[in-house]
Order: sequence, then C-alpha cells, then structure tokens
Amino acid sequence: MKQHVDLLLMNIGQLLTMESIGPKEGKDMQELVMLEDAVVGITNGKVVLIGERESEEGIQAAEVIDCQGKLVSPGLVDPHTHVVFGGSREHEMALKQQGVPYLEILKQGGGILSTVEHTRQATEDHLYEKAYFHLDRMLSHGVTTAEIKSGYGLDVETELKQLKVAKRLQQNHPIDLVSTFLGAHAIPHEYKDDPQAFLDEMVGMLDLIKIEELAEFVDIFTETGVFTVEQSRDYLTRAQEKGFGLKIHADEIDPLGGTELAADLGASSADHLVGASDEGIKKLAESKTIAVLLPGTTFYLGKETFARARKMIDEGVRVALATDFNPGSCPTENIQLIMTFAALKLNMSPEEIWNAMTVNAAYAIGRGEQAGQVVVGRQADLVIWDAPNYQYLPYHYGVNHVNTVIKNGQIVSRRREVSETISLSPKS
Ligand SMILES: N=CN[C@@H](CCC(=O)O)C(=O)O
Ligand SMILES: [Zn+2]
Repeated sequence: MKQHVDLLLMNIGQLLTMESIGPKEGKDMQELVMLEDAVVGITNGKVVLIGERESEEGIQAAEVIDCQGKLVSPGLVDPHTHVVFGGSREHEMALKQQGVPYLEILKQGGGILSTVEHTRQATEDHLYEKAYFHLDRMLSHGVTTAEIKSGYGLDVETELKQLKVAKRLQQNHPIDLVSTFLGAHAIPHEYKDDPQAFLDEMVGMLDLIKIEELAEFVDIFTETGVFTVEQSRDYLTRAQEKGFGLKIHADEIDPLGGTELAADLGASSADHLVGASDEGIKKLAESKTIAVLLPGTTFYLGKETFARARKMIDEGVRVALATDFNPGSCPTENIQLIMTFAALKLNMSPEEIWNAMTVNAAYAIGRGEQAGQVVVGRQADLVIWDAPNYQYLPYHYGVNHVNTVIKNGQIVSRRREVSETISLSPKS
C-alpha cells in the first residue's frame, strides 16, 4: 500500500534537516545534519516523511515538486529585527560619511529618536502595511520565523501601538512572529534628565503587556549615553519577576558589561556583543544564554572590529545570527547577505552559519521545538534554494537564492517553477 501525502519534494540534492536536541554549543556547531538524494513528504502542514530517493516508490502525492538536485533547508529564523517603524533614515548616510558616530547622531536627537518621531506620528494601519511589506521581503529571502521588537514609541501610547501592530502581523502574515517589548530603547526627550523615571514608566506597562499577550520578551539597550548596566539589571530583573524572557542589546558599541549581565540574569539571548570582554565570553559559555551576532550592523556602522565569534565558538558559546533589520543601523531584510558577512567578517564556517540561522536562532526566541529543523511531526517550513549545496549561499553574495518558500506546507513564495530553472548541481 502506498503512503499518501499532500506534497512531495523529490530529487533533493542536499536536505539540511538540522536535527538537534537543543541548541548547538561551541564546537558542535561544526556538525551539519543532512541527507543526500532525499525526499520530504508533507501532509496537513506537517512533515510526515523524510527519506532517501528509493522511498519515492512507495509514496503517492497530490502534488510533487522535482527539486532537480537543489539544496533544501529549514525555513530560516531571524531572531533580532525591528520591523515596525515609521519613516526611514537615508539622510543619516551623509553624516556617517562625514564621520559622525552613531551615538553622536543619537545624542543630537537623530538616530533612534528621529524614527521615534515618525513612528509616533504614523497611524496603526500605516505601520501595519509598512511592516507587512518588509516581512514579505524577509519571507522572499527564506525567513519563516522571526522576532519583532517595539522600541520606536518610547511612550505608553506608541509602544502599545507598535505591539498591537506586531500582534496583528502575527495573526495575518505567513512568517511566525515572536514579539519583544523594547520600550527601553533610548531615553526620550521628555525624560532626558530622569531616565529612571522613564524606565519606571516602561515597567508600568508590563502587566498590561502580559495580560494582552503583546510580548514574550523584554529587551533594553545597555550602552553609553543610553542605559547603564545597573539600570539595565534593575529593569530586567523587574521584567523577569513578571514572567518575561530577557534579551539585551549588549556591548554593541562600547564594552560596558552587558554580556556579563545577560549571563548573570540567565537572559535568553545577548545580542550584538562586538565589545564583549574575555570575562563576558567565558560567562556566556558557562550559561545557557545564546549570543545573537549581527555582523550586518557592524558592517553598516563602518566599524573595523566585529564580534569575536571564533573565540565564542571555541569557548563553547551557543551562537545565532540575525539581520537586526532596522532603519538606522542595518537597513536590509536580506538574511543571506548576513551569511556572507558571518563568513568573511566573523570567520564562521558554512556549517556554523547554518546552525546559527536555524537551530540556534529558533532557540534564541523560544521556538527551538517548533522551527529551525526539518523533522517528522514538525511544521513544514522549508526553502528550496537555487543552489547546488549549502556552501554556496555565503559564497555567492548579494543576490536572493530562494527558489521556493514553503510555510506550514503551503507554497508562500516562488520565483519560478523549479523545473524552469537551470541546474547548478555539478552532478548534472
Ligand atoms: N542599537 C540599538 N538598536 C538598533 C538600532 C536602532 C536604530 O538605529 O534605529 C540595533 O540593534 O542596532
Ligand atoms: Zn536591535
């Protein structure tokens, strides 16, 4: 008797299943779980069968995609984005070129604060449509699960507006979204002289956010001229007491000690980490906190020094990668570009990069058991790539290699019929 499936992907050259019990730590990130000449069967939105080419014989499918020897992977996971915002900041590029530092632009009332002005003025519907547009781009680049932060309101009304937009997007956009409250993203003009009073106001929102299920995580920008390590510790501890998972924008520009704080508090992730100290890296390795590295941001800020990914991996840290898509420090939705930065600027191997953008990225946002792996019984989130193997993506950079994106078993983005594409496989 033949097994019936809704959709069969056959003739897969390399299938990255990424199967893993828990996040990959340190040197284990070099392991890549994959099958060659594989097939995947999908029914009711779930993966029901993974096998070798021979198993095709015993399967009857309502729909078949011949992958023509291409690479197939889990849908990518982007664990750090700021997708909901008003306006844009292309005028800051000239300032950057004149050498004005990112934190100086912020100090002068630009940067994050200029996006805050635009976001405060925007209607909820406008923010929704604009974010939907950006999410579509992320999806078309292979992302099927992502985190999404607030943080461009910096007042109760606008932060709630952003979080509500995120919730509507969660309900309507094909990408699975995980929401983070980043009310503590900068000090608004109104509280310039009293940042603690501002943080107290943001803490005052947490009960409502919890009741209305508007966010799972709370994040803070721990940085020179923004929030100190001590303010961050107090703020995050109060959020933790209310049951939120924690994230920190840590040691992005100046090495303040946010990395150590994340490990001390058992944060789900510590993000950026460009200036993480030796002690901070050691503490991360001893903790369960995932390091989310954002090399696209370091590149765009024009910095010479990138996060010390090699040291982190060699010492046993769990490393994930993300775009940090936002209008100021990383205006790109192209997560494939981040693969190339990770290879060239963080010196990560292709195997480490794939683990960082699937398994570990999913665990960084509490979705390790749902996303980031192609496993029987899980939601069928897969990407068929116009690529002959997994090393190809970091190598051939700046373009979109996606052929087809499948989310919960449905084709949600397709550039061309696979059969109409040229085979890049050296075998054929
Ligand atoms: N550094 C803080 N937050 C964002 C940038 C936000 C912005 O510049 O608008 C980041 O992760 O890089
Ligand atoms: Zn960020």
